[in-house]
Amino acid sequence: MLQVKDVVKRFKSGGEEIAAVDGVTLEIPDATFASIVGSSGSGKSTLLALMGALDAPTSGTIHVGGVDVTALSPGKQVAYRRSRIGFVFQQYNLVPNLTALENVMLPLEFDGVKGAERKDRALALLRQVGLSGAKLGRLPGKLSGGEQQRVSIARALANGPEVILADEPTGNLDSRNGKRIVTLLRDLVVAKKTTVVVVTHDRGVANRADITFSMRDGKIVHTKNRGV
Ligand SMILES: Nc1ncnc2c1ncn2[C@@H]1O[C@H](COP(=O)(O)OP(=O)(O)OP(=O)(O)O)[C@@H](O)[C@H]1O
Repeated sequence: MLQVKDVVKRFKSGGEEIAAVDGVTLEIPDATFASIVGSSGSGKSTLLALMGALDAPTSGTIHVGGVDVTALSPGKQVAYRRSRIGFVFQQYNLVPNLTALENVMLPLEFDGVKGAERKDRALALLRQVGLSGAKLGRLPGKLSGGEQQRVSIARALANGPEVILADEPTGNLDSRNGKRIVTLLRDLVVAKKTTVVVVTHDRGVANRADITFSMRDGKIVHTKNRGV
């Protein structure tokens, strides 16, 4: 269970203070595909970053599997992110001087997976997102946005995370590859009991979620539960 309780995140910019997340309370059961929708600037990415302990809330608590991630020491937060969370960032955040294949092998290396197995597993993950052949040997800068997005999704899956937090995972994909990614994420929810939280502008993605939270001005203004 992912539980967000009374969470507020304020940013100061240019002497002004804004509440990017303004008192959000929500629950996402295990093995759920959840989506967060809302207009630009409504606080979706900020909320996702808080769920992944990439940033600390101004107030409120976030529990993942019963652990208050906002109360962990910085060192424990790193360990939490590395072992339990798979991130798909809007800007991909791939390592620019590593090839597509090496980017996916990296978290496996951190996890102590040995050479040959590491490569096999990374290749299998990349195949799952529809990438193979010469593109795997290219640096991120030599791949299209959609290809980089798929590498970042393969990387997020590498450690078999309990929770996947994905910011616009289909934002740069054509409809065929977008559908492939959503199907892949849905399959993980069913087969591996992974919890997937997707920030999206894509109605097709939101419609396939078990729960959809709509945000406006930092608040959840509507929750649609498709009865999981
Ligand atoms: N580090 C920051 N410093 C100052 N303001 C910030 C910071 N990060 C986000 N904001 C502000 O917080 C609000 C919410 O931003 P956020 O990125 O969470 O929105 P979003 O719904 O994800 O938008 P988009 O759909 O455009 O990605 C915006 O007004 C944004 O300008």
